[in-house]
Amino acid sequence: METFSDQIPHPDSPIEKQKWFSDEFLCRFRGFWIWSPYLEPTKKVVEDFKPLPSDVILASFPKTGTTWLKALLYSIIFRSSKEKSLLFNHPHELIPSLETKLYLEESNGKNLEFTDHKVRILGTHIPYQIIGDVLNSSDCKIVYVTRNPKDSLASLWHFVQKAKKFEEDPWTEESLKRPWKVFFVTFEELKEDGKKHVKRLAEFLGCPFEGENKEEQVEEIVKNCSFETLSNHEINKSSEMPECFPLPYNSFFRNGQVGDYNNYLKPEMIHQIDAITRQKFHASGFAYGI
Ligand SMILES: Nc1ncnc2c1ncn2[C@@H]1O[C@H](COP(=O)(O)OS(=O)(=O)O)[C@@H](OP(=O)(O)O)[C@H]1O
Repeated sequence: METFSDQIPHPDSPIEKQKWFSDEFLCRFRGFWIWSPYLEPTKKVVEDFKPLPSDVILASFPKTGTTWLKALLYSIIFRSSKEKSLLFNHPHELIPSLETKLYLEESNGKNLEFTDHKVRILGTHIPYQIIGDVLNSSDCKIVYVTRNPKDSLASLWHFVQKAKKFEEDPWTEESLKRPWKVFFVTFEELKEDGKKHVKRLAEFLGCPFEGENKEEQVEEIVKNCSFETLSNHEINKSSEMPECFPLPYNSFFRNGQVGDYNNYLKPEMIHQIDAITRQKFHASGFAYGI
C-alpha cells in the first residue's frame, strides 16, 4: 500500500514545492500551499466532486476547531437517530475529510464512496478560492470555523512561515452575503458560549431544537463534544497510528484553549502575525481578536 510520502511529486515535476516538516513537502496549487499527499485528491475534488443539495460541508483551515465542529455537527444532525451512539468514535472517522477520503480510497484502489446517511457531512481544508465554485454548484450548506491565527500557530507551529502566503478569507465574506448557505463561527465564540452557537447551528442546518427539554438537549451536546469529554474517550487517547493514516488519534487533542499562544510566541511574532491578520481580514470587515 502507498504511504503519504509515496505521493510526493517526482523531484523533476514542474510543481513548485517547499519543504515542510520532517520529510514532508508542500506543493503550490492555484496560489495555495497544499500538503503533497493532498495535491492529487484536491485536484480530483475540483474536477469530479458533485455536492448534493443535502450535503453539509465543514470548511476550515487546519488547527482551527475542525475536530470539535465535526463532533458537534454529527451530534446535532444525528441526535435522534441510532448513529448517535457512534460519537465514541474519533470525529475524523465519523466525518471524513473530502481530500483524506479520496487519498485513502485511491491508495486502496477504490473510488470515492460515501455511507448512505441521509445527510452527508464532509470536511475539507481546501481554500474557498479553489473549492468555492464546486460548492456553489449545488444548494449544499457550508459551515466554516476559524480561530485566532496565533492559537492556530501554537497548535501548528509552522503557521508563521506560511502565513505570509495566505490569501484573504472569502468564507467570512460569503457568510455575510449568503447566511443561509455559509454558517460562520469562531473557535473563541464556541468556547465563550457553546450553547448559543449550537442552537444557531441547528437552525442553520434546518433541524432546530424543539420541545420542552430543548435546553437539556443542547447542554448534552455541548458537554458530549467538549474537549474534556472527547479527549477522554479511549479511542481519542490512543497514540497508536490508525492503519493508512499517519496521525495518532490523540494528536487532535492538545489542550483546546484560547490564548495559549502567549505561552509560545515572542512579542515580535505576535506583532507580526497581527499585522498580517489585519491586512488579510481587512476586506471582509472581520478583525480577528486584535
Ligand atoms: N472539543 C474540543 N474543544 C476545544 N478544542 C478542541 C476540541 N477538540 C479539539 N480541539 C482543539 O482543536 C485543535 C485542533 O484543531 P483541528 O481539529 O482543526 O485540527 S485538524 O485540522 O483537524 O488537524 C487543537 O488545539 P490546541 O489544543 O490548541 O492544539 C485541539 O486541542
